Amino acid sequence: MTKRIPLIAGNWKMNLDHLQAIALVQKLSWTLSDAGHEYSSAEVAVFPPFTDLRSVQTLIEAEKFEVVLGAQDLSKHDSGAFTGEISGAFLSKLGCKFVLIGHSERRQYHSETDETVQAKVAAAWKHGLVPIICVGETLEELETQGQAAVPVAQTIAALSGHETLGEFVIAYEPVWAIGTGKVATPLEAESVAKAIRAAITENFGAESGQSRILYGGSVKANNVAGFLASGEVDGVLVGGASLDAEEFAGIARFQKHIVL
Ligand SMILES: O=C[C@H](O)COP(=O)(O)O
Repeated sequence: MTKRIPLIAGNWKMNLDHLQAIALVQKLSWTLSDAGHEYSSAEVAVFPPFTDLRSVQTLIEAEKFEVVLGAQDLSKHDSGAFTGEISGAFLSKLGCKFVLIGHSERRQYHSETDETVQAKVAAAWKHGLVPIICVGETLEELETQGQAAVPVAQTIAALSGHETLGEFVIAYEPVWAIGTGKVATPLEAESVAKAIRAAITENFGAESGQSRILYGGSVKANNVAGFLASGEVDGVLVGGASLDAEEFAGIARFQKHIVL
């Protein structure tokens, strides 16, 4: 019997400097602790900008907070003359567990392709990080190809070409639902998650098919329950609402074990 522990992930995007970052993590940890949050029942991770990671790591270690740290991106290269790039090795050393890869904002504004994503997934595994592979369709793709085709294809592309697969998480984020206030319905999220899981199982085996699949796109404390109620969605990737400690803690409150 496999348990998929829900993951509540907060992607801060390009918000908050390192001082604001430590204030938010402190408030979040206190709020979760006051609410009796059980981290073994729902992992809570934050993804601050690169410049905040060291300060947040120091705070988490000093205060023994159970909030987990992740990065928003990494380089496909290990080290060397790649100005502006950040190696997965540096992120591991800073205590990051997760790294977001292929977020639609990276695909859209930084021309990241499926090949880039695949190479970054390999780099994450090489440096002991768990990639959270972001997939999702634009409004145009939704209208022309339906909801599952693009996220399924992006998932297969990201996981293909590796000798063996390490641990990974898939975050299904319809691009039309990010930061827009438009939300996929729980049934839609469930059905796409199901299609992604079936494709992973078919292409990469039953064990990989047990990986966690998250939903993201305008998730708030008042709509998260619907997504987590389905047995297919194992957590959420939250943008805007993760910048507010109480709102994000409110999202994490909807924790549960999913027993398969
Ligand atoms: O990474 C998070 C997603 O882009 C969702 O952002 P949002 O919750 O602000 O819509």
